Amino acid sequence: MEAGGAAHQRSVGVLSLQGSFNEHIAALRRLGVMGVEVRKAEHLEKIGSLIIPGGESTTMAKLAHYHNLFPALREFVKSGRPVWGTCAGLIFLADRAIGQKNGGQEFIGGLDCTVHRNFFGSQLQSFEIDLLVSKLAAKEGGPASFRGVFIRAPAIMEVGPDVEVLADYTVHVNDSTNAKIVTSLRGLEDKKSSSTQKVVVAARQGNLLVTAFHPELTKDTRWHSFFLKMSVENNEEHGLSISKEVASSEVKGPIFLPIFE
Ligand SMILES: NC(=O)CC[C@H](N)C(=O)O
Repeated sequence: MEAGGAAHQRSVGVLSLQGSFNEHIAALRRLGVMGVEVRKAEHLEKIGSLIIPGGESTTMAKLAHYHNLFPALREFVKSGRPVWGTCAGLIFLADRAIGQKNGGQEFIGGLDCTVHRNFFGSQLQSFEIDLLVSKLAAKEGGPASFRGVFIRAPAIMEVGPDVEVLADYTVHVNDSTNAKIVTSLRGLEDKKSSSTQKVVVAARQGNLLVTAFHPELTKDTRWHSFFLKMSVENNEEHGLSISKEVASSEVKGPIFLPIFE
């Protein structure tokens, strides 16, 4: 049976192989929408849009490969249904990647950009920062800034002409090592001897949305609301509506998770 119980509805799916899928489902729930866990190719047939969460992209890619999900995921992107990749999900959606593990990783692609894995350094160099998100605020209201939670995060080094940049971030670089970049983020190094570099941390190309940070770990639901609007618009183009909340007894797993304030 269709999630939501009606053939004219299409739910929002969340790739639930690994990483912060529960947190995305909880954020959707706060907006009154039930996210559907996607683990198999056939689950993609029932959904109108998909969130690919953060986690560990090599592990996630191995699991997706094991479940033979890549052909169906590529087909999903090609079909034009909205897909939002956060952090590791961004890496999945990039056409080109640097900083990959030896032997490379299998990805989905679709977004004309080059992503740098672990650009900001190791897990220990994770950080939070207020990002300027004027375009998001213009559509969703609220402050012009958004608290970006970066966990061993990637960054987009260059984008193609059809990609709209929704947030960027300027880092000071005096060395090609990531450790120096993170030091500069914390304002600890001699800025005079460094040059600056702008990297992209949120972008959109058609129905593909990517963020290098983790909105699902904050209580600010504007990125989820922005993606839901993309999902609703796409559903409407196909004469479909979005599945709303179902009875809580049908919702499996932890839903109300702690979030960082
Ligand atoms: N928080 C994240 O999703 C981190 C992604 C991680 N750097 C990777 O390459 O998979």
